[in-house]
Amino acid sequence: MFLFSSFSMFNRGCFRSLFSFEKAGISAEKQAISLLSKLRNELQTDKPLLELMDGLSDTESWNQYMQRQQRQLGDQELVSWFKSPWLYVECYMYRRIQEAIWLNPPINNFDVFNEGKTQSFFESQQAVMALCTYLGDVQKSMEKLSENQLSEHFNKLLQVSLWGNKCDLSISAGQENSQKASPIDSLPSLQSFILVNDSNMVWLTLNSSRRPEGSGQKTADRVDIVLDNAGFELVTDLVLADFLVSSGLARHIHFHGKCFPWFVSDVTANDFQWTIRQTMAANHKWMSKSGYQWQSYLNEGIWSYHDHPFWTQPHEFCDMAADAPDLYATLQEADLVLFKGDLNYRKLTGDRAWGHTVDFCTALRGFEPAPLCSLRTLKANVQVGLQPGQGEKLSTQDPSWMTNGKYAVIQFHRPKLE
Ligand SMILES: O=P(O)(O)OC[C@H]1O[C@](O)(CO)[C@@H](O)[C@@H]1O
Ligand SMILES: [Mn+2]
Repeated sequence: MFLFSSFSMFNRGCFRSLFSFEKAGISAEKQAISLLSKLRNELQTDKPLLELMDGLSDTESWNQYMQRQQRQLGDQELVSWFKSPWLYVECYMYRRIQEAIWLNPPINNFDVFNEGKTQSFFESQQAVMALCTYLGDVQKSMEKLSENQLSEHFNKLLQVSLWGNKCDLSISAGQENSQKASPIDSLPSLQSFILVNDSNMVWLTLNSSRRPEGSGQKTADRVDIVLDNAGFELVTDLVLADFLVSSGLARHIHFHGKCFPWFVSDVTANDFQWTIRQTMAANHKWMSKSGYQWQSYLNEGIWSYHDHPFWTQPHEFCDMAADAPDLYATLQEADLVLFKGDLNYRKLTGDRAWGHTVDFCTALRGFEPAPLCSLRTLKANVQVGLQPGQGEKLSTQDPSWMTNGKYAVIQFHRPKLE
């Protein structure tokens, strides 16, 4: 169902935006649209998946992954839309959309989801202003804050970043999904919807990162944030990252985004830069101040943006060490890795039908490059690390608790060998 709604949303946005191109692009547009219609038909009629033909740097790896899926399925039937794991085919759909666009210059760099992402940012302006004002107030008094006050602000901004994940566009099939209320004021009423809250472990990790014995240094050298959605969620991540740096809890932040438009609203390099430019240009003192601060963090190398093709592949993260060892090694350098959002949670846990009381650590199946924390609102049928009876109780109270985006987790794991 999600595949269909995402796809028709995409088509609406795509038709509208593509036709604003110059005449030279018209045949490219028609060609891209015909590839997309073909894709939709393949999907709706459970056709076998096709190898990618676009010769991009990740094409071979996608085609190999399809063979891997085929080996798992056996010789009796072909890998197809309804017979293969949802995680795989859903990722494959976004890669095929990319292929349809990429094969058709001059529109080959067109972001078919751009309109929805920018709209979600603009519709959240009030909330963004409230959040930047809160950050400005905290920063004004930063020097005087006690340890407890600092940890309170940290918890609030971590939770704002958590709930920012409610605002993705794929769950709403691209319909309006922005943040209207003041994000800080909303937190108390959301508290009881956090099913697992390991934020104290995150706090302890930041305060006791791999600093040399006896150095007295209290700063994590590097926090990595594996981003999810553009729009309001990205702003909440930037605000959290700003707080980590300006409070001295972290020295460097590495942001990880996507190489091409992905799951409708995920952050690309273009979205990242655009969001900071828009924040700088805002006609609001605290918002624009934040934007300038973020740009200067980037200029000074305190913040950096990275995209690795692995993030736009279908692999579960337990495959990362073998299939993207360079990325795994990069994450190993971090003192803490924050994974934003639902899709990252599905990849962390392999999107399996785990029992709800299975340990988060078990579900990670050896993926432990560094202390890590998932900040995720629940939108898919996988949830581990709950208390005995907690899942059953939720199923009685709210049968769609795993997919309606009302619940969330802050789930932490520390590597055993640290
Ligand atoms: O942006 P997020 O939080 O990763 O959510 C994306 C989720 O949306 C869906 O596409 C639909 O709910 C899920 O398949 C996916 O996990
Ligand atoms: Mn997303």
